[in-house]
Amino acid sequence: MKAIVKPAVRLQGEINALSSKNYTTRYLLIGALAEGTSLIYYPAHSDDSDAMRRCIRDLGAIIEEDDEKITITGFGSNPSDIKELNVGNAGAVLRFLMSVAAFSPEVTFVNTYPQSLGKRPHHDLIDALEQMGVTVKHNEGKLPITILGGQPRGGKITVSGNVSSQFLSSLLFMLPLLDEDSEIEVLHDLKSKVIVGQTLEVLEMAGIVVEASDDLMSYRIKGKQKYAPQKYVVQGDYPGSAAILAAAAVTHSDVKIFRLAEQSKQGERAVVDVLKAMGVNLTHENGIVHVLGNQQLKAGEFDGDHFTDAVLAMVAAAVFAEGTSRFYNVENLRYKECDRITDFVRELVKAGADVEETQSEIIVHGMPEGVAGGVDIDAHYDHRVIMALTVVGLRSKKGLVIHDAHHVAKSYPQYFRHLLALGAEIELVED
Ligand SMILES: O=C(O)C1=C[C@@H](OP(=O)(O)O)[C@@H](O)[C@H](O)C1
Ligand SMILES: C=C(OP(=O)(O)O)C(=O)O
Repeated sequence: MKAIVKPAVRLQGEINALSSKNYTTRYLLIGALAEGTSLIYYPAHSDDSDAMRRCIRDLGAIIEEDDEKITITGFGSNPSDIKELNVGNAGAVLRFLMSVAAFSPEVTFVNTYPQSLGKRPHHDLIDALEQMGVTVKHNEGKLPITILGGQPRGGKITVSGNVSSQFLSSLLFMLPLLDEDSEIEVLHDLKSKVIVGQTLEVLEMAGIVVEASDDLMSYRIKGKQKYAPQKYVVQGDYPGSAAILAAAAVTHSDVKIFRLAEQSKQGERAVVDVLKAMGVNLTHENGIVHVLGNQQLKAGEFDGDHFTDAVLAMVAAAVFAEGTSRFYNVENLRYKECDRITDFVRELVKAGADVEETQSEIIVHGMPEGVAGGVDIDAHYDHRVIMALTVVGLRSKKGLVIHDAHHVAKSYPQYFRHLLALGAEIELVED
């Protein structure tokens, strides 16, 4: 599908935030790792959350769903003896389930997105699993990956946090189910550290005890724990909503998004402060973010690692700010659905923006007068590139044509529908 994005005159209206992708994947997982029946209210429906549903069902979870909730009866540490799993393009789903697969004799994760997830590295988790006596066959740390598990053992485990926090989260979910006690030491830096807080939060909700150091670099985990079946309520999703907020910020607008909890542990909650720092007229009260956009933005300097999945949307806003913005500490964006620095900067420059990259930064020389547009954009299989370039298109002189825009469904299938409801002019055309 291609999205033909026309310049926007004004955005106005109210929408309900989509449900959080990262909480949905986590609640589904801990529901699967529990032995009783859990309830998950308002789960996300997107390619990634569907991938988690499909895979845990294949692994033996019993799932029923109505309009409001999922009822899930888990398999604990005894998954079915399934030979193959297809996680689609979902990095977190792959990485979380690689550890769970260690409870099965042999599971192969197939490579259905060779140009996206197929290029992403998983060595750091493979190393950690090997320390636990698990044999892993892989293609230089990439898919396809076969886990030859059976009897993983706990103990002292090290894992690098340089590339992704998902490796650490994966171990934190699985280690409590082992017979032995474990200790994890995180080596190097820990990127996307805030999201580990979401992992610890949901573990606690399921009655799992993990002792974490204040800097989140070391952990003690008792073995023989059990996940308690629980009732979970999925909150609104900040990373996806960040793109709508950016769209409202760069246009004349009066937009409200509901269901965005002020106290959320989602790092991307920071976008409210980022946009405020950029001078956007915005309030956040009672779970409602209200933007009154007037196209006046000013540049800023931001540590993007605090809001990793919303960096692209904030860069899109900065494209129209007065002055030069710098998003630093974002090197791990290179290991996502595409290289979110080089590939993204290339598309922004095509659209007429003045943007540069270094190994770990995106630098934006703002153009308050708007960009030219009038070009075709390659989505690079990346939902966040699609959302961010749509924001740029709305404030361009000639619009943008975004190819392969259906990949937006990885996290936010209703993204274009939401923008249309706010008055954006976007034509969706089958290729
Ligand atoms: O734990 C998670 O659910 C996620 C962690 C982050 O990845 P990294 O830790 O690789 O930055 C984030 O980008 C991803 O969308 C979801
Ligand atoms: C990077 C993302 O997801 P994942 O790593 O789970 O593929 C994302 O949602 O932006």
